[in-house]
Amino acid sequence: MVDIPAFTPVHLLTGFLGSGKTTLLKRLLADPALADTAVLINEFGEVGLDHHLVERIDDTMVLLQSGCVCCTVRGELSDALRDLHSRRERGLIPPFTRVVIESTGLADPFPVLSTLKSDPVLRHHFRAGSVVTTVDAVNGLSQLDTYAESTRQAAIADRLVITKTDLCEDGADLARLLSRLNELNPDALRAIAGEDGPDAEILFGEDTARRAAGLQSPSGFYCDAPMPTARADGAALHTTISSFVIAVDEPIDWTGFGVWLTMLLNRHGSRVLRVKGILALEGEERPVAIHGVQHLVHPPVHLAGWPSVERSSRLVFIVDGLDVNLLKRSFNAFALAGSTGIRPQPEAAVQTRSAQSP
Ligand SMILES: Nc1nc2c(ncn2[C@@H]2O[C@H](COP(=O)(O)OP(=O)(O)OP(=O)(O)O)[C@@H](O)[C@H]2O)c(=O)[nH]1
Repeated sequence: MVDIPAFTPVHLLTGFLGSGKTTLLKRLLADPALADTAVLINEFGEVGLDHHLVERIDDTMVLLQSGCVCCTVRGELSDALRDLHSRRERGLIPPFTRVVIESTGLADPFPVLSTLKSDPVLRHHFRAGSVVTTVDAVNGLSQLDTYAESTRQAAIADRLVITKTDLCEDGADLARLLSRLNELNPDALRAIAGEDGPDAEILFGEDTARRAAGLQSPSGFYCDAPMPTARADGAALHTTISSFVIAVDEPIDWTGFGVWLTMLLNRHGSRVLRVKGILALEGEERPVAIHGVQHLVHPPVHLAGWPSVERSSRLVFIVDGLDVNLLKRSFNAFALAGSTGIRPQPEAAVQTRSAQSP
């Protein structure tokens, strides 16, 4: 029999665009330590829950092998939390004892946390838990320097998880990042993301487990106050950032697409905060997922199948100060022109650095 706490802790998994939140969550969702957890995410498709799935409760909610309930947030976060609470009260879902929210990469963590404090219903049933922030070892330093959202996410963290250290060629860059994080948030516990860790218990478990593991107790985490204390004020949120989707019905030529993306990132990589998508390639049965973060393009991944009935290519861009129409025109001119039937090969992640025009 699960004891439902009087105030259910709500943990926040945040981190700048493409910093590895979903990758971390995907690994954690298999961990039995996350049983009795309700996880709120933006889209099931992104995490690829098929291997963990036990039962689909409805369009927005699934039950996973680990025992946790996973829900997508459509609309307001407060509505999603109220819905979870109400279903738990009525015995419609397993009685979760903690909530983990994966925020979007541009989310300011403060409003998310203050929702718990200010909402007239939620404040009686939930409390703020830990804030876990992923920081990309390759792009993290420039993101902290440029984007207030990134600074806020790191400054408010109780746990800083450094991702992509395997792609860091220069140890000095990593040392600079760690030193910057230390200035911003000296109290947070740091962990390097890898196949084996950090585990769910360390990130979202109870404090006794952490103390037993000999870990320090970061300020703001164990206190009774419903909201962690902010440690740094960022500048106003950026207004030059925009996002858009390129959707294409006909199969895409991989070579043309590769040339276009490489040239785009060579020229404008620092302004392409995030590109991710699923591509239907000429001559390929299976879709290919691509991920890019500024100048870094991760190796393309062949997926086992399409996540939904939709079979067309979709590319989501989040850009800072780039002319969207120009970008779309160059996509039409380069990526959709010609076909050589060459397929993407798994290879090392590519960083584009020279300056050529798309
Ligand atoms: N080499 C390497 N790649 C990583 C690591 N963590 C994440 N990635 C890759 O980085 C890309 C982006 O990772 P995601 O987990 O989607 O990042 P995210 O923070 O959820 O992205 P958004 O939700 O779009 O902000 C993917 O291609 C991942 O495979 C890591 O530690 N090492």
